[in-house]
Amino acid sequence: MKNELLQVQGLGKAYLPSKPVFSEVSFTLDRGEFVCIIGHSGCGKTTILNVLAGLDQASAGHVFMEGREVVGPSLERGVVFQSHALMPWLTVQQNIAFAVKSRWPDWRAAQVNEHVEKFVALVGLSPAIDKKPSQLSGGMKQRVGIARAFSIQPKMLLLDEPFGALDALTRGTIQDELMAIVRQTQQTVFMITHDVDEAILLADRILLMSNGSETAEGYRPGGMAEVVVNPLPRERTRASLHHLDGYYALRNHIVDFLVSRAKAH
Ligand SMILES: Nc1ncnc2c1ncn2[C@@H]1O[C@H](COP(=O)(O)OP(=O)(O)OP(=O)(O)O)[C@@H](O)[C@H]1O
Repeated sequence: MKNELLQVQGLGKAYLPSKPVFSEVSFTLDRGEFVCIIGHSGCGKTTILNVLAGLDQASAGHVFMEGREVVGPSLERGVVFQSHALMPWLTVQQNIAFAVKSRWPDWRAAQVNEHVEKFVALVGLSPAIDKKPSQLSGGMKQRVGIARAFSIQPKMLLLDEPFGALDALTRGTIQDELMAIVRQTQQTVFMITHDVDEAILLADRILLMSNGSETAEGYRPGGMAEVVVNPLPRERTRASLHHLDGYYALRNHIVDFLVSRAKAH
């Protein structure tokens, strides 16, 4: 109980009052935990992440972080979107320094620089520190977004399909990097992904969401169908994943959910 960072209670969102996208979504996040959420397009994953970030309001329910209700955005929660959202006129250094100065307005320039350099090095981008986003590849831009989010040392990191636009090779490398940084910093992470293997590699728990659907009894909102605890050893790597006992059972369980249960017609 004392290790809980975030509590989500009875969350619901309705754009049309008669057809809530989802309802009664409840879960908790422990400090240092990595949780992935999986579900088909439109079930409401991004909406939930935006509510956790304080960027959107739920129609029902509450989110508490350390016992205080989330009512707006905060530097305690870092967000990384699929479209890295860097400021194009600023260099890598300046993009990250901007966030660091917002977080610690009293820091002197040398302190800001040192901090920025540390996080740029963490994602392997030191040689590109003075480049602008237009001079970087998609993978590099996404690394800058990740470095920026980590640099403000938020209590929680919210990632919305951060690798969705990347090719498989780059994606794999950055997954490994992200996992190493998360283990090193003991960061709490909530991440949306469509990739079952990505969830199995990264997450301690995987939240499975179902879509809203029309049934014989009428419309049924989507919601949290199941919470799957990842039984694989935490020190896993991409290369070893499919050799681990329990990997195929876990993978099949999630894929079966997505194929036959997530979108009940
Ligand atoms: N501003 C809005 N007005 C009306 N409907 C909206 C609005 N924003 C989202 N929706 C609807 O709410 C549902 C959930 O959207 P959301 O983006 O949260 O889903 P998602 O699970 O993240 O989907 P994806 O995996 O495609 O990103 C979708 O059906 C979407 O069309």
